[in-house]
Amino acid sequence: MNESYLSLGSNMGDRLDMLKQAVRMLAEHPSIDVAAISSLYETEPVGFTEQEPFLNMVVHVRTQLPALELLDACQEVEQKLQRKRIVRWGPRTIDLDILLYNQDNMKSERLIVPHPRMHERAFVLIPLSEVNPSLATNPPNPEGVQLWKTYEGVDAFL
Ligand SMILES: Nc1nc2nc(S)n(CCO)c2c(=O)[nH]1
Repeated sequence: MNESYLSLGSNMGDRLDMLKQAVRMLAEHPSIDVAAISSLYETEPVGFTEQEPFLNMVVHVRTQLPALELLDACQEVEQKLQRKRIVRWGPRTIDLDILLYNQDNMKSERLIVPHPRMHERAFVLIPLSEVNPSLATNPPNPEGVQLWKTYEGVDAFL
């Protein structure tokens, strides 16, 4: 069984519903078990800053899928939720990034794990440390990440 941590974000449309639908699709995948979710955080956009705030969360999954097939599943969720990548760093209905896959280090055209920008992103590090305290670090610019809502487990969220 493989352990992976995914970062989910949305800043277009009904952000909460987008995140719920994405987690539901992951949980319904026959080879993915959603083991835990973080709280949801309202976060200031980084990178392309002239856009709406995001709702972000981190999901801990257990999966039999190899990393690239987990990536396929994440990209399928993005497509099903009509991810509109208008501007590369701009607004999106939903974004799923693989942060960690076991303790693996991999670099390919399609996937770099650990995620190359995760250590500079408080919107990733703060929810990640919630679902795995052993991964806690001092995130840069934590002021841009505000706790929005905490759910008592995956079922309470879905
Ligand atoms: N706060 C925040 N800023 C972001 N900039 C980009 S790009 N993204 C998409 C994730 O790569 C985000 C995000 O999810 N949250």
